[in-house]
Amino acid sequence: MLKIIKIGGGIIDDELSLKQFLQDFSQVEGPKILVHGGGRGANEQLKRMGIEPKMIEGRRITDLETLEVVTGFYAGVTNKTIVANLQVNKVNAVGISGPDGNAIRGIKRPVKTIDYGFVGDLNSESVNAEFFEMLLRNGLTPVVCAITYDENGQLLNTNADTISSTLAVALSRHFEVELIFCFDKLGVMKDVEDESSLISEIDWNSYQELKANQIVSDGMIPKLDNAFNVIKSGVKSVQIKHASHVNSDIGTRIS
Ligand SMILES: Nc1ncnc2c1ncn2[C@@H]1O[C@H](COP(=O)(O)OP(=O)(O)O)[C@@H](O)[C@H]1O
Ligand SMILES: CC(=O)N[C@@H](CCC(=O)OP(=O)(O)O)C(=O)O
Repeated sequence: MLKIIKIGGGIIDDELSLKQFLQDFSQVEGPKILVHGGGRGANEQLKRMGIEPKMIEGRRITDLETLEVVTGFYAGVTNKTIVANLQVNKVNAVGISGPDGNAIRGIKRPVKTIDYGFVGDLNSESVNAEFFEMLLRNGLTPVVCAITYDENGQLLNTNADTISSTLAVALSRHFEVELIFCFDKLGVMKDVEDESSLISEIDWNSYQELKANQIVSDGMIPKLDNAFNVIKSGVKSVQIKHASHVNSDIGTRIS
């Protein structure tokens, strides 16, 4: 079983949570891939530089200046900090962005009503599965950031949930895959403020109801859309859970 685990900006932003998570991740048995975002930290970094972050439907409008900042933040300091901490925890991690080993090739999002700038979309051809297989079979743990590239060598900012989902589907032709989205809530909640309201399982029909009643909103909608696409495409299991429960059953299972 290959485990693909994604962590978001809420965990990365908090030094203690990240350190604790990386210790827990190092205990995950078998082949594994860590995909990380870092959107929250990128917002802070952009603001410090006098650039106002712009998001539409959970996707960042990425002009050239923003691309330079987020590339440095995701593929640079964040990715290398995670890899270094995993090495300390005896995991032989290797940092990967899209162009490294031609790991993930995207397509610049076409301009329709909104110009997202240098944002990458992925498709079923995007992942170099043989490259990941080679790393995993040699005992290495890929740590994948949110930067991809296109056929012209243009770097592209790509949502980290999309990267983990696309990787899970592509690698499910080579491994049995379990995808786990880790963040800073227990899972999908009936009420985000109430810890006792965890929804332990969601199927397509209950998701439609939760959306209609606005129980799920914001970043949770693209996350669940990704999760349902993945489960339909041959990935064995998809869960959404708190980063501290990466090795436990507590969380939301997609069915
Ligand atoms: N029903 C819900 N249960 C849990 N989180 C929800 C729900 N509805 C909306 N959210 C929001 O979705 C966010 C998770 O999406 P996002 O910020 O994209 O995640 P990530 O931390 O992985 O980047 C949560 O922080 C929460 O504010
Ligand atoms: C195009 C796009 O939106 N890219 C994301 C990539 C980072 C990400 O996905 O981070 P989280 O998982 O922490 O949200 C962004 O720049 O915010």
